[in-house]
Amino acid sequence: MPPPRGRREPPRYAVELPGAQLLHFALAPPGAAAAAAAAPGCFPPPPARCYSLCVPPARGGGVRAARLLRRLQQRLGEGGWAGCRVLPLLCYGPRRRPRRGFLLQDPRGAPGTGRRLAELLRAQAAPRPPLAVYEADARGALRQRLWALAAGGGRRLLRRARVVAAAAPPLHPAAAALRGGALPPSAPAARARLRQCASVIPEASAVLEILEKCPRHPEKGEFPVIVVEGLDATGKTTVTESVKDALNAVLLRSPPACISQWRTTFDNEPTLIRRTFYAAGNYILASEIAKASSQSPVIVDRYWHSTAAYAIATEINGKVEDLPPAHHEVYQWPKDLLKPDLVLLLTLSPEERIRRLQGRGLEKTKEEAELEANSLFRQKVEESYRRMVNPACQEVDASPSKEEVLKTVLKVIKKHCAL
Ligand SMILES: Nc1ncnc2c1ncn2[C@@H]1O[C@H](COP(=O)(O)OP(=O)(O)OP(=O)(O)O)[C@@H](O)[C@H]1O
Ligand SMILES: Nc1ccn([C@@H]2O[C@H](COP(=O)(O)O)[C@@H](O)[C@H]2O)c(=O)n1
Repeated sequence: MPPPRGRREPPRYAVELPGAQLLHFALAPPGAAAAAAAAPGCFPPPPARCYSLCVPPARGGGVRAARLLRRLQQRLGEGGWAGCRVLPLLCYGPRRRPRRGFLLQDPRGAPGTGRRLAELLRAQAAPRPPLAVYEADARGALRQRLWALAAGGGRRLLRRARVVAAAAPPLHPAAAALRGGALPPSAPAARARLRQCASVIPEASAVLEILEKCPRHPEKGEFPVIVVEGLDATGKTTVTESVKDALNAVLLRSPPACISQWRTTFDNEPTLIRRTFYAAGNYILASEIAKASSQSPVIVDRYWHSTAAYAIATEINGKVEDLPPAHHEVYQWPKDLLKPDLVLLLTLSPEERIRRLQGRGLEKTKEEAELEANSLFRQKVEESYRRMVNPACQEVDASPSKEEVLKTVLKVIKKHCAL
């Protein structure tokens, strides 16, 4: 039954356990009968103690919240939290924007842990997120107490509620907030986010300046535009360079060269900000594609599908089964972005991809290292590529020799594009 008008349903939470298993719990509405549903297994029994915090997007959009969350994540990742385990947490509800945070499990229930967490939060600029403390009552029922922390040292109880297990919602709670969140759905949205970033990241102004100079609705020329997508080391550089020579085409890359000097800066920012850079890069690239495709065929190394697939895989914690279903709006091409004629997706077995990554011997970017270590993440990126529509990706097996792969790619291009 929905909550009475004007009253919000108590929040629900999804906590990610090791192995990417998502566990959902909720707060029982005030006055609800002591239901049979017990707290979920992410709360170890005493002496263990658990704490959680979630960062609400404050004024200025999600930029400040994303940076605060990352700062807290870094502090919790530092030493001194002996034996504690930090698990990613998402707070959600039908009428709430999902908020990201952490559940901290302290297996020893050391009294200093809560105090240190409170100090860590008090040290942050206002508005600071409240701290939730979980404790079993005399009858063994788990309760959450939510505290607002004052900078001076005081605290105020905001709510006290019973914690109950909850069923997983049909759609991952982060899915609804992806478009407009980590995935700006349009050029105006990317510009707005860059403006929010500009006060804390000076490079955002430089990217914005370039984006502002691009035509608002660049149109594709008469020559075909072919995009090559795939995980790292699947052979995109090799293929795009060979296709460029074979078709006398112009080769372009996303992010485009004019903003790539700022890439490392944005790669070191939280997802929300990093994806804004890549999304903006795609809109800048679109105007380069428009110009080049009036002169010759254009081959593009990564474009929107990469930005979307990596954003989806990062934001949707859990397993491949937790991804938004096929046909969800996150797999749709943005309405205002110049569309290519053909998108090829190079695929490789994980073993061969690792062999090629190692053979290349280049320094791994953070995300490449993650792809290698985290096969779940790799599966989510690849499955997201496969679910993209309008245009969908044409899959090409990239495991044969370079010459064979090029032959197949040229055959697919000739079948789909007038050259
Ligand atoms: N068909 C192939 N057979 C064997 N090795 C290949 C083949 N294609 C590419 N390689 C090698 O695999 C490595 C990765 O290829 P490449 O750099 O083209 O991938 P990429 O997808 O562009 O990677 P990234 O996205 O990280 O830039 C390179 O050392 C390349 O020479
Ligand atoms: N359009 C794009 C292009 C790239 N990315 C991100 O960059 C990383 C891979 O880039 P390579 O230069 O190594 O191929 C990957 O982590 C993507 O997240 C993007 O988001 N959008």
